[in-house]
Amino acid sequence: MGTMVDASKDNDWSFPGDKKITVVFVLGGPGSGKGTQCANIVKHFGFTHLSAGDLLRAEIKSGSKNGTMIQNMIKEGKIVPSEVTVKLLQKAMLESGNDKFLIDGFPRNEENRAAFENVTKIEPEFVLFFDCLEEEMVRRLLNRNQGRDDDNIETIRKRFKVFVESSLPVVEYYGSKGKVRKIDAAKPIDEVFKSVEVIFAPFNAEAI
Ligand SMILES: Nc1ncnc2c1ncn2[C@@H]1O[C@H](COP(=O)(O)OP(=O)(O)O)[C@@H](O)[C@H]1O
Ligand SMILES: Nc1ccn([C@@H]2O[C@H](COP(=O)(O)OP(=O)(O)O)[C@@H](O)[C@H]2O)c(=O)n1
Ligand SMILES: [Mg+2]
Repeated sequence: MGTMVDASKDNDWSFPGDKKITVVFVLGGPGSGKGTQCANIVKHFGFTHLSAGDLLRAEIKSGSKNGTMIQNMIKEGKIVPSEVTVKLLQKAMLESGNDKFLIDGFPRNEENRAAFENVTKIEPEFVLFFDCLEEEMVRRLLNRNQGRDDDNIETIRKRFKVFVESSLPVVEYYGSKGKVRKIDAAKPIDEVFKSVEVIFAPFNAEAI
């Protein structure tokens, strides 16, 4: 086996050389600004940004056997089975060659959380949580203009329901472990980043 990694096998996954891996989960409602702020964090703090939603959309485009299933679930605002998403994340982590990751839009439910933990044995350093009023998030999604199938008011309503029922409990779980760093995400982009920077400052100090 050596350093070869078979991502299809549970409970037998580690980085070559057993590097210390730093993972930050980036959570928040649809439109709270996760992707926008992750792009900024990457520029300043040397993390690799992995958006679970982007990986799933790429999987649809690649013509994978799961493509139609993923497409239908995204259109309905439902959460794709963890088996699929965790595999995509593992593959992207290994291919990046980095050891610091922002995992955006994941874990979105208890099943996501448990599957990632069981397979990778990685505990997040902390959870960056973008807190924003639903009204503002809806406004942003309706103006996002990325041609996404799920940025229509009907699907947006379904995504918010899933967020409240399935994703917020995951934030609460990490909150009970003292791992949530909550950000007021309703402010303008540069102001939100000022709050984010404070939280990531220790990672710059490490690099010096
Ligand atoms: N703080 C902000 N204020 C206003 N608009 C924002 C802010 N952050 C992001 N946006 C815009 O809102 C939309 C959703 O942002 P995005 O980063 O894609 O959110 P998420 O990944 O959480 O769904 C995008 O069009 C983005 O440009
Ligand atoms: N962990 C995840 C993340 C996203 N998804 C799917 O992908 C959709 C879009 O996720 P996203 O993170 O790109 O959406 P935003 O919160 O960025 O608007 C979700 O509504 C789910 O259907 C999923 O099934 N599991
Ligand atoms: Mg996003």
